[in-house]
Amino acid sequence: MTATLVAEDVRRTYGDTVALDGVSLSVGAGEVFALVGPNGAGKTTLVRALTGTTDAEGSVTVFGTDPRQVDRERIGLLPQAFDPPARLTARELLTYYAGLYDDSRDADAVLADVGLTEAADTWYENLSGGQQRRTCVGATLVNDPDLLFLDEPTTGIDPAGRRSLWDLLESLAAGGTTIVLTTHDMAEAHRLADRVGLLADGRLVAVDDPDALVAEYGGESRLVVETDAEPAALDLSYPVERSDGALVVSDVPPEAIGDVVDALDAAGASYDALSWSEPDLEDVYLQLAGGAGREYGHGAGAREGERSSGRATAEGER
Ligand SMILES: Nc1ncnc2c1ncn2[C@@H]1O[C@H](COP(=O)(O)OP(=O)(O)OP(=O)(O)O)[C@@H](O)[C@H]1O
Repeated sequence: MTATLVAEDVRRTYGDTVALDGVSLSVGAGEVFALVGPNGAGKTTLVRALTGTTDAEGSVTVFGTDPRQVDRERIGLLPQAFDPPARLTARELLTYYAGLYDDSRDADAVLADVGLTEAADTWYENLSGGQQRRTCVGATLVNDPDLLFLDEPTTGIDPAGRRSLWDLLESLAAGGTTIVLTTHDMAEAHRLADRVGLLADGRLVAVDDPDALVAEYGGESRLVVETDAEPAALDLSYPVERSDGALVVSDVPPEAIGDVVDALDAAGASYDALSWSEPDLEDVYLQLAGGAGREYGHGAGAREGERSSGRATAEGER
Protein backbone atom coordinates (compact mmCIF):
# COMPACT_ATOMS: atom_id res chain seq x y z
CA MET A 1 0.00 0.00 0.00
CA THR A 2 1.44 3.41 -0.91
CA ALA A 3 1.96 5.56 2.16
CA THR A 4 -0.05 8.76 2.14
CA LEU A 5 1.46 9.93 5.39
CA VAL A 6 4.74 9.06 7.05
CA ALA A 7 5.87 10.35 10.44
CA GLU A 8 9.25 9.52 11.91
CA ASP A 9 10.32 10.17 15.47
CA VAL A 10 7.98 13.13 15.92
CA ARG A 11 8.56 15.05 19.14
CA ARG A 12 6.82 18.05 20.57
CA THR A 13 7.27 19.67 23.95
CA TYR A 14 5.46 22.57 25.56
CA GLY A 15 7.81 23.89 28.21
CA ASP A 16 8.40 20.93 30.50
CA THR A 17 5.49 18.97 29.06
CA VAL A 18 6.44 16.27 26.58
CA ALA A 19 3.33 16.03 24.36
CA LEU A 20 4.90 13.74 21.74
CA ASP A 21 7.81 11.56 22.69
CA GLY A 22 9.08 10.11 19.40
CA VAL A 23 6.07 8.96 17.37
CA SER A 24 6.64 7.06 14.14
CA LEU A 25 3.72 6.06 11.99
CA SER A 26 2.75 5.39 8.41
CA VAL A 27 -0.78 5.59 7.01
CA GLY A 28 -1.51 3.98 3.67
CA ALA A 29 -3.57 5.41 0.82
CA GLY A 30 -7.25 4.73 1.47
CA GLU A 31 -6.61 3.57 5.01
CA VAL A 32 -8.68 4.63 8.03
CA PHE A 33 -6.41 5.13 11.02
CA ALA A 34 -7.87 5.85 14.46
CA LEU A 35 -5.84 7.39 17.24
CA VAL A 36 -7.10 6.63 20.72
CA GLY A 37 -5.66 7.38 24.13
CA PRO A 38 -6.33 9.13 27.41
CA ASN A 39 -6.85 12.87 27.80
CA GLY A 40 -3.53 14.58 27.37
CA ALA A 41 -1.93 11.58 25.61
CA GLY A 42 -0.96 13.77 22.66
CA LYS A 43 -3.60 12.93 20.03
CA THR A 44 -4.44 16.51 19.10
CA THR A 45 -0.77 17.47 19.13
CA LEU A 46 -0.04 14.57 16.77
CA VAL A 47 -2.83 15.60 14.41
CA ARG A 48 -1.43 19.12 14.47
CA ALA A 49 2.08 17.86 13.78
CA LEU A 50 0.84 15.68 10.93
CA THR A 51 -1.01 18.60 9.36
CA GLY A 52 1.83 21.06 9.84
CA THR A 53 -0.29 23.24 12.10
CA THR A 54 2.24 23.05 14.93
CA ASP A 55 6.01 22.85 14.88
CA ALA A 56 7.48 19.50 15.83
CA GLU A 57 10.84 17.80 15.70
CA GLY A 58 11.31 14.75 13.51
CA SER A 59 9.96 14.25 10.05
CA VAL A 60 6.46 14.27 8.60
CA THR A 61 5.60 13.81 4.94
CA VAL A 62 2.12 13.91 3.45
CA PHE A 63 1.76 12.85 -0.17
CA GLY A 64 5.55 12.68 -0.15
CA THR A 65 6.10 16.27 0.85
CA ASP A 66 6.13 18.60 3.86
CA PRO A 67 2.53 18.92 5.11
CA ARG A 68 2.79 22.71 4.86
CA GLN A 69 3.58 22.40 1.15
CA VAL A 70 0.73 20.05 0.27
CA ASP A 71 -1.95 21.38 -2.03
CA ARG A 72 -4.64 22.33 0.50
CA GLU A 73 -7.35 21.21 -1.91
CA ARG A 74 -6.24 17.66 -1.09
CA ILE A 75 -6.60 17.88 2.70
CA GLY A 76 -9.54 18.32 5.05
CA LEU A 77 -8.94 19.08 8.72
CA LEU A 78 -11.48 19.14 11.50
CA PRO A 79 -9.70 20.53 14.57
CA GLN A 80 -10.88 19.53 18.02
CA ALA A 81 -11.91 23.12 18.67
CA PHE A 82 -13.46 24.85 15.67
CA ASP A 83 -15.45 28.00 16.10
CA PRO A 84 -17.00 29.27 12.88
CA PRO A 85 -18.93 32.56 12.66
CA ALA A 86 -22.07 32.15 14.79
CA ARG A 87 -24.47 34.22 12.73
CA LEU A 88 -24.16 32.38 9.46
CA THR A 89 -26.54 29.57 8.63
CA ALA A 90 -25.23 26.06 8.10
CA ARG A 91 -25.66 26.52 4.34
CA GLU A 92 -23.94 29.94 4.35
CA LEU A 93 -21.03 28.49 6.30
CA LEU A 94 -20.51 25.61 3.93
CA THR A 95 -20.92 27.91 0.94
CA TYR A 96 -18.31 30.21 2.47
CA TYR A 97 -15.81 27.38 3.06
CA ALA A 98 -16.52 25.93 -0.40
CA GLY A 99 -15.65 29.34 -1.87
CA LEU A 100 -12.12 29.03 -0.49
CA TYR A 101 -11.34 26.26 -2.98
CA ASP A 102 -11.05 26.32 -6.74
CA ASP A 103 -12.97 23.12 -7.07
CA SER A 104 -15.59 22.46 -4.45
CA ARG A 105 -18.69 20.43 -3.80
CA ASP A 106 -22.20 21.80 -3.75
CA ALA A 107 -22.99 23.01 -0.21
CA ASP A 108 -26.45 21.41 -0.21
CA ALA A 109 -25.00 18.04 -1.18
CA VAL A 110 -22.55 18.26 1.72
CA LEU A 111 -25.36 19.33 4.08
CA ALA A 112 -27.30 16.25 2.99
CA ASP A 113 -24.24 14.07 3.61
CA VAL A 114 -23.96 15.26 7.20
CA GLY A 115 -27.72 15.10 7.81
CA LEU A 116 -28.34 18.84 8.01
CA THR A 117 -30.73 19.49 5.14
CA GLU A 118 -33.55 20.40 7.55
CA ALA A 119 -31.32 22.74 9.53
CA ALA A 120 -29.65 24.35 6.51
CA ASP A 121 -31.14 27.79 7.17
CA THR A 122 -30.49 27.87 10.92
CA TRP A 123 -27.80 30.17 12.27
CA TYR A 124 -24.81 28.24 13.54
CA GLU A 125 -25.33 29.61 17.05
CA ASN A 126 -28.87 28.21 17.12
CA LEU A 127 -27.90 24.70 16.03
CA SER A 128 -27.65 22.04 18.72
CA GLY A 129 -24.16 20.99 19.79
CA GLY A 130 -24.35 17.86 17.66
CA GLN A 131 -25.65 19.80 14.64
CA GLN A 132 -22.81 22.28 15.06
CA ARG A 133 -20.28 19.45 15.08
CA ARG A 134 -21.86 17.99 11.94
CA THR A 135 -21.63 21.39 10.28
CA CYS A 136 -17.94 21.46 11.16
CA VAL A 137 -17.47 17.97 9.71
CA GLY A 138 -19.26 19.20 6.58
CA ALA A 139 -16.84 22.13 6.35
CA THR A 140 -13.98 19.63 6.01
CA LEU A 141 -15.69 17.86 3.14
CA VAL A 142 -16.42 20.79 0.82
CA ASN A 143 -13.17 20.34 -1.09
CA ASP A 144 -13.65 16.58 -1.45
CA PRO A 145 -10.27 15.89 0.17
CA ASP A 146 -8.05 12.90 -0.52
CA LEU A 147 -6.87 12.95 3.09
CA LEU A 148 -9.13 13.79 5.96
CA PHE A 149 -8.03 14.53 9.53
CA LEU A 150 -10.86 14.47 12.03
CA ASP A 151 -10.09 15.30 15.65
CA GLU A 152 -12.98 13.83 17.67
CA PRO A 153 -15.54 14.19 14.87
CA THR A 154 -18.49 12.66 16.71
CA THR A 155 -18.13 14.34 20.10
CA GLY A 156 -21.56 15.64 21.13
CA ILE A 157 -23.41 13.88 18.33
CA ASP A 158 -26.30 11.64 19.35
CA PRO A 159 -26.15 7.88 18.67
CA ALA A 160 -28.24 7.98 15.49
CA GLY A 161 -26.28 10.93 14.13
CA ARG A 162 -23.04 9.22 15.04
CA ARG A 163 -24.01 6.12 13.14
CA SER A 164 -24.97 8.08 10.06
CA LEU A 165 -21.64 9.90 10.26
CA TRP A 166 -19.89 6.53 10.51
CA ASP A 167 -21.75 5.46 7.35
CA LEU A 168 -20.59 8.62 5.64
CA LEU A 169 -16.96 8.11 6.68
CA GLU A 170 -17.12 4.49 5.57
CA SER A 171 -18.43 5.50 2.16
CA LEU A 172 -15.66 8.12 1.87
CA ALA A 173 -13.09 5.47 2.79
CA ALA A 174 -14.63 3.06 0.29
CA GLY A 175 -14.19 5.80 -2.32
CA GLY A 176 -10.47 5.97 -1.52
CA THR A 177 -10.28 8.83 0.99
CA THR A 178 -7.55 8.34 3.58
CA ILE A 179 -8.86 9.18 7.05
CA VAL A 180 -6.99 9.85 10.27
CA LEU A 181 -9.31 10.37 13.20
CA THR A 182 -9.07 10.67 16.93
CA THR A 183 -11.78 9.41 19.22
CA HIS A 184 -12.60 8.41 22.77
CA ASP A 185 -15.30 6.08 21.44
CA MET A 186 -13.83 2.60 21.19
CA ALA A 187 -16.83 1.28 19.24
CA GLU A 188 -16.22 4.03 16.71
CA ALA A 189 -12.53 3.19 16.44
CA HIS A 190 -13.27 -0.51 16.08
CA ARG A 191 -15.94 -0.06 13.48
CA LEU A 192 -14.22 2.52 11.30
CA ALA A 193 -10.52 1.87 11.55
CA ASP A 194 -8.36 -0.45 9.51
CA ARG A 195 -5.75 0.15 12.20
CA VAL A 196 -5.92 1.69 15.63
CA GLY A 197 -2.99 3.44 17.27
CA LEU A 198 -3.04 3.72 21.05
CA LEU A 199 -1.20 6.78 22.26
CA ALA A 200 -0.18 7.09 25.92
CA ASP A 201 2.12 9.74 27.36
CA GLY A 202 3.13 10.88 23.90
CA ARG A 203 4.12 7.42 22.68
CA LEU A 204 2.37 5.00 20.37
CA VAL A 205 2.21 1.93 22.59
CA ALA A 206 0.32 -0.31 20.15
CA VAL A 207 -0.71 -0.09 16.51
CA ASP A 208 -2.66 -2.80 14.75
CA ASP A 209 -5.88 -3.99 13.26
CA PRO A 210 -8.51 -3.61 16.03
CA ASP A 211 -9.37 -7.33 16.06
CA ALA A 212 -5.68 -8.18 16.38
CA LEU A 213 -5.34 -5.72 19.29
CA VAL A 214 -8.31 -7.30 21.04
CA ALA A 215 -6.92 -10.79 20.46
CA GLU A 216 -3.52 -9.80 21.82
CA TYR A 217 -4.40 -7.53 24.71
CA GLY A 218 -8.15 -7.82 25.37
CA GLY A 219 -8.04 -10.74 27.78
CA GLU A 220 -10.77 -13.33 28.21
CA SER A 221 -14.51 -13.36 27.74
CA ARG A 222 -16.52 -12.67 30.88
CA LEU A 223 -19.79 -13.86 32.25
CA VAL A 224 -21.08 -11.38 34.83
CA VAL A 225 -23.62 -12.85 37.24
CA GLU A 226 -25.52 -10.54 39.54
CA THR A 227 -25.70 -12.68 42.63
CA ASP A 228 -24.73 -12.67 46.28
CA ALA A 229 -23.16 -16.13 45.94
CA GLU A 230 -19.50 -16.50 46.86
CA PRO A 231 -17.06 -18.00 44.33
CA ALA A 232 -16.24 -20.90 46.69
CA ALA A 233 -19.89 -21.99 46.66
CA LEU A 234 -19.78 -22.79 42.95
CA ASP A 235 -18.40 -26.00 41.54
CA LEU A 236 -16.87 -24.56 38.37
CA SER A 237 -13.69 -25.15 36.40
CA TYR A 238 -13.54 -21.52 35.24
CA PRO A 239 -11.86 -18.67 37.13
CA VAL A 240 -14.45 -16.86 39.28
CA GLU A 241 -14.06 -13.68 41.31
CA ARG A 242 -16.28 -11.18 43.02
CA SER A 243 -16.28 -7.68 41.59
CA ASP A 244 -18.59 -4.84 42.56
CA GLY A 245 -21.46 -6.96 43.81
CA ALA A 246 -21.30 -9.51 41.00
CA LEU A 247 -19.50 -12.70 40.20
CA VAL A 248 -17.27 -12.51 37.17
CA VAL A 249 -16.60 -15.86 35.53
CA SER A 250 -13.77 -15.66 33.01
CA ASP A 251 -13.18 -17.51 29.78
CA VAL A 252 -16.55 -19.25 29.59
CA PRO A 253 -17.44 -20.13 26.00
CA PRO A 254 -21.03 -19.11 25.19
CA GLU A 255 -22.10 -22.73 24.85
CA ALA A 256 -20.97 -23.37 28.45
CA ILE A 257 -23.08 -20.62 30.06
CA GLY A 258 -25.59 -23.34 30.99
CA ASP A 259 -22.90 -25.02 33.12
CA VAL A 260 -22.59 -21.85 35.18
CA VAL A 261 -26.36 -21.67 35.59
CA ASP A 262 -26.36 -25.32 36.70
CA ALA A 263 -23.62 -24.59 39.23
CA LEU A 264 -25.61 -21.63 40.61
CA ASP A 265 -28.71 -23.82 40.90
CA ALA A 266 -26.73 -26.61 42.55
CA ALA A 267 -25.43 -24.11 45.11
CA GLY A 268 -28.97 -22.81 45.71
CA ALA A 269 -27.82 -19.35 44.65
CA SER A 270 -30.31 -16.91 43.18
CA TYR A 271 -29.22 -14.35 40.61
CA ASP A 272 -30.80 -11.28 39.04
CA ALA A 273 -29.04 -11.15 35.69
CA LEU A 274 -26.36 -12.79 33.59
CA SER A 275 -24.47 -11.04 30.85
CA TRP A 276 -21.72 -12.49 28.70
CA SER A 277 -19.28 -10.39 26.76
CA GLU A 278 -16.19 -10.85 24.69
CA PRO A 279 -13.24 -8.56 25.30
CA ASP A 280 -13.27 -5.46 23.18
CA LEU A 281 -11.14 -2.45 22.34
CA GLU A 282 -12.04 -0.81 25.64
CA ASP A 283 -10.36 -3.70 27.45
CA VAL A 284 -7.29 -3.18 25.26
CA TYR A 285 -7.33 0.50 26.12
CA LEU A 286 -7.63 -0.15 29.84
CA GLN A 287 -4.94 -2.79 29.70
CA LEU A 288 -2.42 -0.65 27.83
CA ALA A 289 -3.29 2.88 28.87
CA GLY A 290 -4.25 2.09 32.45
CA GLY A 291 -7.22 3.55 34.24
CA ALA A 292 -9.76 2.40 36.74
CA GLY A 293 -10.63 -0.85 34.96
CA ARG A 294 -14.07 -2.10 34.12
CA GLU A 295 -16.89 -2.12 36.64
CA TYR A 296 -19.37 -4.89 37.05
CA GLY A 297 -22.33 -5.61 39.21
CA HIS A 298 -25.42 -3.65 40.23
CA GLY A 299 -26.00 -0.75 37.92
CA ALA A 300 -23.35 -1.97 35.53
CA GLY A 301 -25.51 -4.64 33.92
CA ALA A 302 -27.16 -2.20 31.56
CA ARG A 303 -23.79 -0.88 30.49
CA GLU A 304 -22.59 -4.37 29.83
CA GLY A 305 -25.70 -5.04 27.77
CA GLU A 306 -25.26 -1.89 25.75
CA ARG A 307 -21.64 -2.66 25.21
CA SER A 308 -22.40 -6.13 23.94
CA SER A 309 -25.08 -5.04 21.55
CA GLY A 310 -22.95 -2.14 20.31
CA ARG A 311 -20.13 -4.48 19.55
CA ALA A 312 -22.40 -6.96 17.83
CA THR A 313 -23.64 -4.16 15.61
CA ALA A 314 -20.14 -2.92 14.98
CA GLU A 315 -18.94 -6.32 13.90
CA GLY A 316 -22.08 -7.13 11.98
CA GLU A 317 -21.91 -3.96 9.95
CA ARG A 318 -18.23 -3.91 9.25
N1 LIG B 1 -0.75 24.78 23.26
C1 LIG B 1 -0.34 24.09 24.31
N2 LIG B 1 0.39 24.66 25.29
C2 LIG B 1 0.83 23.95 26.35
N3 LIG B 1 0.61 22.65 26.54
C3 LIG B 1 -0.10 22.02 25.59
C4 LIG B 1 -0.61 22.70 24.45
N4 LIG B 1 -1.27 21.80 23.68
C5 LIG B 1 -1.19 20.62 24.33
N5 LIG B 1 -0.50 20.74 25.47
C6 LIG B 1 -0.17 19.68 26.41
O1 LIG B 1 0.33 18.58 25.66
C7 LIG B 1 -0.19 17.35 26.16
C8 LIG B 1 -0.95 16.63 25.06
O2 LIG B 1 -2.12 17.37 24.78
P1 LIG B 1 -3.11 16.96 23.60
O3 LIG B 1 -4.15 18.04 23.51
O4 LIG B 1 -2.34 16.65 22.39
O5 LIG B 1 -3.74 15.61 24.18
P2 LIG B 1 -4.99 14.79 23.66
O6 LIG B 1 -4.57 13.37 23.63
O7 LIG B 1 -5.51 15.36 22.38
O8 LIG B 1 -6.03 15.03 24.83
P3 LIG B 1 -7.66 15.05 24.81
O9 LIG B 1 -8.09 13.61 24.70
O10 LIG B 1 -7.98 15.63 26.16
O11 LIG B 1 -8.11 15.90 23.68
C9 LIG B 1 -1.04 17.72 27.37
O12 LIG B 1 -0.26 17.61 28.52
C10 LIG B 1 -1.40 19.16 27.11
O13 LIG B 1 -1.62 19.86 28.31
